[in-house]
Amino acid sequence: MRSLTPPPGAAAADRHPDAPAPGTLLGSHYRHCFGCGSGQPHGLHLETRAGEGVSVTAEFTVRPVHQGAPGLAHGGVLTTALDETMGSLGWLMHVIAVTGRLETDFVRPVPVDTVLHLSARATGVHGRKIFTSAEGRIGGSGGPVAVRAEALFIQVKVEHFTDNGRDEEIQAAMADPDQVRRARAFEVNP
Ligand SMILES: CCCCCCCC(=O)SCCNC(=O)CCNC(=O)[C@H](O)C(C)(C)COP(=O)(O)OP(=O)(O)OC[C@H]1O[C@@H](n2cnc3c(N)ncnc32)[C@H](O)[C@@H]1OP(=O)(O)O
Repeated sequence: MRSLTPPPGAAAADRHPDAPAPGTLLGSHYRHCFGCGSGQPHGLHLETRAGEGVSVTAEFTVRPVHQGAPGLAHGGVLTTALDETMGSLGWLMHVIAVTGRLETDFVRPVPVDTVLHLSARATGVHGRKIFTSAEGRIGGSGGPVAVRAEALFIQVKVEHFTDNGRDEEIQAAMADPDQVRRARAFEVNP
C-alpha cells in the first residue's frame, strides 16, 4: 500500500502569487465536469472558494439523484465531492495535476438535502507529487464530520488531456472562442 503521507524531505505547498484571494469563488473549470459543471444536470455543482495558503472550502448539496441507499448519499458520490475539492487545490498552486490515489473514510451517513461543507488543503509536495487531505461536515463548517479523505495528485502536462481525451470533447474545448474557458477546460491558469 503506497502512503498518502508526505515523505521526509517533502516541501510545503506553495501558493502561487497570482492565486485568487481567500474567499474568492473559483467557479467551474469546465462546464461538463461532473463535480462542478453547470452542464451536468445530475452533477454535484460544487461551489469552491479559495482559502488561506493552499486550502479551499466547498459546498455540496446532496440531491435525490445522488442517493445510494434510500434517503442517503451514495459513498462514491461523496468521494467525488472530496476528489473535486482536493483537485481544485492545483488551481491555487498554478499546476495541472490529476488524482493518482484517493482514500476515503465514511464516518457517518449523509442524508439527502444535507449541505456538506468541505475543506481541503495541500499537506506537502515531493517532486511531481502533491499530498492533500479533506473532510466534509454536515450542515456547516462546525458540524459533525461525515467524510474524510487523503489523496495524492500527480502533476501532468496538458498533453495528459489532449492526448487521451475523446477527440470530440477535446476539439470542442479547443474551439471555444473564450480564451479563459479554453484554458480552464484543461485546468491551465489563464
Ligand atoms: C479543478 C480540477 C478538478 C479535477 C477533478 C478531480 C481530479 C480527478 O479526478 S483527475 C481524474 C482521475 N485521475 C486520472 O485519470 C489519472 C490516471 N492516471 C494516470 O494518468 C497516471 O497513472 C498518472 C499521470 C497519475 C501517473 O503516471 P506518470 O505520469 O507516468 O507518473 P509515474 O512516473 O508513474 O509516477 C510519478 C510518481 O507518482 C507515484 N504514483 C503514481 N501513481 C501512484 C498511485 N496510484 N499511488 C501512489 N503513488 C503513485 C509514483 O510512485 C512516482 O513517485 P516517485 O516520483 O516518488 O517515484
